[in-house]
Amino acid sequence: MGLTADLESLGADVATLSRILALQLAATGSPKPTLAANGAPAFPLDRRVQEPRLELIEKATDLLHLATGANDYWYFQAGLYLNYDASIVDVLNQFDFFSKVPLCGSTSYTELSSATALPENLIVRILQYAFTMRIFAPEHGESDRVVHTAFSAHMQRTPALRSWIGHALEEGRPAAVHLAEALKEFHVGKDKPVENLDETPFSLAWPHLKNGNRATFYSIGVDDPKDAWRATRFAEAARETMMSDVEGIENVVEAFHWDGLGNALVVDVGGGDGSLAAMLARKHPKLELKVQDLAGIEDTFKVVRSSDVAGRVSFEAQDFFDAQPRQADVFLLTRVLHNWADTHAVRILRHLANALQPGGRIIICDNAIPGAADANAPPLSVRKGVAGADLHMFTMLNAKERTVEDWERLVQAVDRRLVIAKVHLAPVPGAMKSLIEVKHAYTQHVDGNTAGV
Ligand SMILES: C[S@@+](CC[C@H](N)C(=O)[O-])C[C@H]1O[C@@H](n2cnc3c(N)ncnc32)[C@H](O)[C@@H]1O
Repeated sequence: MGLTADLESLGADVATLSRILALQLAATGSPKPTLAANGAPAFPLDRRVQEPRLELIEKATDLLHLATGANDYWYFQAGLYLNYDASIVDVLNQFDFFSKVPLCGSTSYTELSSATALPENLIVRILQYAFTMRIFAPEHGESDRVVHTAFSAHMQRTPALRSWIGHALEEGRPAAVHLAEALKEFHVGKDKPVENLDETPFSLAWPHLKNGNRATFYSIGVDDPKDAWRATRFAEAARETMMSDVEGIENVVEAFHWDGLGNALVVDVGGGDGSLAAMLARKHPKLELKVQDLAGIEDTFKVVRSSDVAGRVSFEAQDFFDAQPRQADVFLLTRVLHNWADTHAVRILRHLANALQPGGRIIICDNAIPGAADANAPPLSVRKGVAGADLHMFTMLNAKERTVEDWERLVQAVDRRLVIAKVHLAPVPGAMKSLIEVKHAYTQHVDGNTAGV
């Protein structure tokens, strides 16, 4: 951001970048974005498209700020829109407006009123606000009929995103409202953030447990089985978004030279339903994969069990806070450690380090955000995505996203003989996940005698 940027030069940059983006979309055979219901929901994860796109978002954000002005920003944006952008998306999702409007055609306010059992007057007012967010639109020429935009239509087509929004706005948002209160109650006067799972904004938002203790995110559905659907919904959202371009996991995991391992055992720790393990098995026929997760997750593994790679991918109930029973060539941790503050993450990693084969690797797939002073800071929207994920981790779990330096410190805290062999930063701008290869600097286990290699 240039503090001296002015209206005309930003406007000119936006025009130039829009032209470059359109040319690159044409060159890569990708459709041009449109707000119409049939508009493509995402851009290809291709550097030629993502670079101008991300720069355009940054310039357009500054332009929007200049055109808004500080006073309107604080009065309208902060004072009203921050609340009601979230509330209206929550209402549209909870009342499932997305499925009640046809993808081709329109629906009247009266029909939406009977489909949701809400007064028509409220339907109109909810949609008037949603229209300003480009979520649904009034049908051309008619004032009482509604059509989809590309944004609302995408929600109808993507149940996993409805699950993600359900989690974000029904569990995440009430917790986020308690962020300042949690800072006052648990953090003021401390040298570093507290790490206890029951001293989070979430714990302040959620009712106390039956035994009177504060709730944790992990007690959802365990303390009161009536809430188990929430945990299931969250797991579904995490699972379905795994292979999405936003995360970019498939690309970055391939940055490691799996075929160089030969016949090897890879343990996917906290591997969930096994979809990543199955993908690796398909691409690398010499690998045997074991998916370890909590016993309750085994049911979600059934798709892999009846798949073409079932012979090489199996499930094992294993709590990663217990000693690791397998001696693996690679322990893979995808989107696991960002859920855990350092003290807990060190315990998880120490069990794995103790069980590594000589020459083995722990491979961490997670965000590796640049430090504040990093000159190669990624574009605004990527920084905001990671900063938002970081605050979500803090709000729900007292956990965090880590910089490359944080990862180095964490690995050193496990054992000084563990080192980061390589960091594969997200290969395409716009993707979030990086790959961190951790190895033993010595051939023996961390608890045994060591010999330098
Ligand atoms: C965010 S999910 C990531 C799942 C998968 N690796 C992915 O990227 O989609 C975190 C995983 O850690 C698992 N998990 C949580 N606590 C665990 C524990 N104590 N032992 C083993 N797995 C655990 C969860 O069940 C879940 O599958």
